[in-house]
Amino acid sequence: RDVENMRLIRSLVRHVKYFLGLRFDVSGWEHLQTEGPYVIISNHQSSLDVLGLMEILPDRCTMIAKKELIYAGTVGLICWLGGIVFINRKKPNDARSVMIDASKTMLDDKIRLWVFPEGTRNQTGNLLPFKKGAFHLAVQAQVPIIPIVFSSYSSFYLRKQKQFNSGTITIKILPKIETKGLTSDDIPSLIDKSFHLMNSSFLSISNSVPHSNGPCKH
Ligand SMILES: CCCCCCCC/C=C\CCCCCCCC(=O)SCCNC(=O)CCNC(=O)[C@H](O)C(C)(C)COP(=O)(O)OP(=O)(O)OC[C@H]1O[C@@H](n2cnc3c(N)ncnc32)[C@H](O)[C@@H]1OP(=O)(O)O
Ligand SMILES: CCCCCCCCCCCCCC(=O)OC[C@@H](O)COP(=O)(O)O
Repeated sequence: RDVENMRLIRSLVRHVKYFLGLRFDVSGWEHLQTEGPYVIISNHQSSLDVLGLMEILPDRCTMIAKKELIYAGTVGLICWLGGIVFINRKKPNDARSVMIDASKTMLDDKIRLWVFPEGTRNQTGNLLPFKKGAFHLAVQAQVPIIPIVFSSYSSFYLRKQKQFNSGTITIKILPKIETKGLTSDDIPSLIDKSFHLMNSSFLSISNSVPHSNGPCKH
């Protein structure tokens, strides 16, 4: 169990896109060129997010995930080996204390953490209101937040209709938001700012891309 295992996991998962006929169009790489620990926040539409995540995952970065994933067979084992921090969403007090510990570990071990602040998968067409843990994490560790947005999958993937076509996913890495000097009092405004930045990026990249490249052959 070590965050360094994410290098191997990343290189393996990066091949999956070819089987699914998916392409990634990434902008803002320069914003990930930040030294030391930081918190990445991104929107969460489905398990497909793992592909986009692995496409751009920086070194020494692991994720916060719901603890149910440990029981998901091989995927659970891979998550465990990659040092994923598991939280129990049914016990918010426990989840909070795990995240408070994580704010120390990330500094001690120079680890970056990826959090899905919506807290659950969402395909409603707008982002869900953000949970607060990711922002407490960044403020407690006094590290920057890097917001990342994945464009809507709705043009090629309709879960209810069981439709899956090939397509292009736009990933936009936004400039980092500094938290140096902020305290817990600043968290509501930090959340507000992050939410509006990400939601407007989400809407703009989701409308502007012509997605479906035709039906997938598989
Ligand atoms: C061929 C195939 C190969 C396959 C290979 C596969 C490889 C796979 C590898 C890798 C895959 C990785 C995949 C990962 C994907 C995982 C995705 C998920 O699981 S998403 C679900 C879990 N994520 C979250 O839920 C977000 C984090 N959640 C939070 O941050 C929440 O805030 C949480 C749980 C900590 C608490 O949630 P609350 O429901 O209680 O709501 P709140 O409003 O946020 O907080 C309530 C009060 O607690 C305070 N609070 C929250 N966090 C705090 C903290 N850290 N310190 C102090 N106070 C805190 C807040 O300020 C608030 O208080 P006031 O209202 O302000 O008075
Ligand atoms: C359609 C083929 C997909 C191929 C993708 C291969 C990678 C699979 C890795 C699975 C990791 C799943 C992580 C995930 O997305 O968990 C769901 C929770 O976060 C949110 O849970 P919920 O919506 O609150 O139940």
